[in-house]
Amino acid sequence: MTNHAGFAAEDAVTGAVPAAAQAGRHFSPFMAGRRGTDCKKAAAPPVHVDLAGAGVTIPGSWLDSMRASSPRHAKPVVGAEHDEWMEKHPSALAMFESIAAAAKGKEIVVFLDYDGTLSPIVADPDRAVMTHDMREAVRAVSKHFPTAIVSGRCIDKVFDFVKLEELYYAGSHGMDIRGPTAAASEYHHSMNANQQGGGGEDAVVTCQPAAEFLPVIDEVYQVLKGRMASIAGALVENNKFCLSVHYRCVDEAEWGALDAEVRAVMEGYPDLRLTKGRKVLEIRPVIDWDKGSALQFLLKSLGYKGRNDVFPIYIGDDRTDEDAFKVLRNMGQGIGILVTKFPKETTASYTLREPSEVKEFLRKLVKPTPKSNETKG
Ligand SMILES: O=P(O)(O)OC[C@H]1O[C@H](O[C@H]2O[C@H](CO)[C@@H](O)[C@H](O)[C@H]2O)[C@H](O)[C@@H](O)[C@@H]1O
Repeated sequence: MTNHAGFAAEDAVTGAVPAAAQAGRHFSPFMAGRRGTDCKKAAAPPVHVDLAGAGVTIPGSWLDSMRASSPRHAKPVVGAEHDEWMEKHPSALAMFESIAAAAKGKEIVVFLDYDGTLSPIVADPDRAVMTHDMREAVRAVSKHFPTAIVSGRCIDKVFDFVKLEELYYAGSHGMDIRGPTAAASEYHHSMNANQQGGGGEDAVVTCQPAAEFLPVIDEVYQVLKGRMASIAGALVENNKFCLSVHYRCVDEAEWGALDAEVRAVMEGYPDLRLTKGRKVLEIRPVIDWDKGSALQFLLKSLGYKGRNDVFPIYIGDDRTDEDAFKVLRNMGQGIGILVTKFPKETTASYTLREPSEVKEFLRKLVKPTPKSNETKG
């Protein structure tokens, strides 16, 4: 079995060196020409947050969790512990034949997270492009199976990256669902459109369970942009029904201040909650809806509710994807695949190490399997 490295490099950025080691470029949403790919400690005045005055307490677990993915603090999982984890969550490539056997006679539905799954993690969220080959692999899969992108990003942004009209998109962590705008497969016609909210003219299915939160999300976006202006490297991303506060490019010494600022703002908005992704704090409405709900909604919309001949495959790399893995685990149908190079707590059954392995897995899904009993004549 491959001997992977430990947690230490979990959030290492593809093609970028660690922030502290870089020079020459700045990463700040408030500087003209921000579009650099790499992070750098920008020379900004230190942020002083009067925690007592703001009435904010930072639960140790939050800051600890922010630090947990930092190379400086992470504890590598190696040796027997690592091997044990890999036995519980084997490679989906190595186990492909048994996955194919489990899916035999069932209708596969594919759910794909975007960042860290179809595109490598990079310092600048606006540059998280997917490769042409990956796009072609996803396109090929969507020709055979209903395929959905399930992302924390807003739909428009993730569509700009993926550029495939034939897919379903669940943006804003599943709070904005849209069916394909092109009738690319026979499946699209069999949809039992369970419609909520609005949608594009050609959209088959739409769902926006957090529509009423749009004004408050916009308001908090403006407030947070202002608050983050003094924290070098911080970036607030508007994902329509949720917000992301990125700290990948913030000096670790400032993480506590950033966390406190975000929490101070949140205190005024009890209808919003905070979750954590990969070097990002995510703000979203307090509604009972997540990527797992989106997966259930799409399965139902596709007419698979209550059927046992469906085999959903969900591939994702982030904590928010765990909600979908849990749904599959509870359904006892299909599989969750976590994209990770390192052992992590997960409900997923299988793993893939990185987007290039995701691509390989997707290609295998549509490749005709050679007949195992065939003898050479
Ligand atoms: O559900 P996802 O599609 O995985 O979206 C989750 C977040 O992904 C993006 O942030 C992450 O990727 C960035 C680009 O590689 C990286 O710079 C950042 O540190 C990661 O957290 C996206 O920008 C967020 O808005 C999403 O919430």
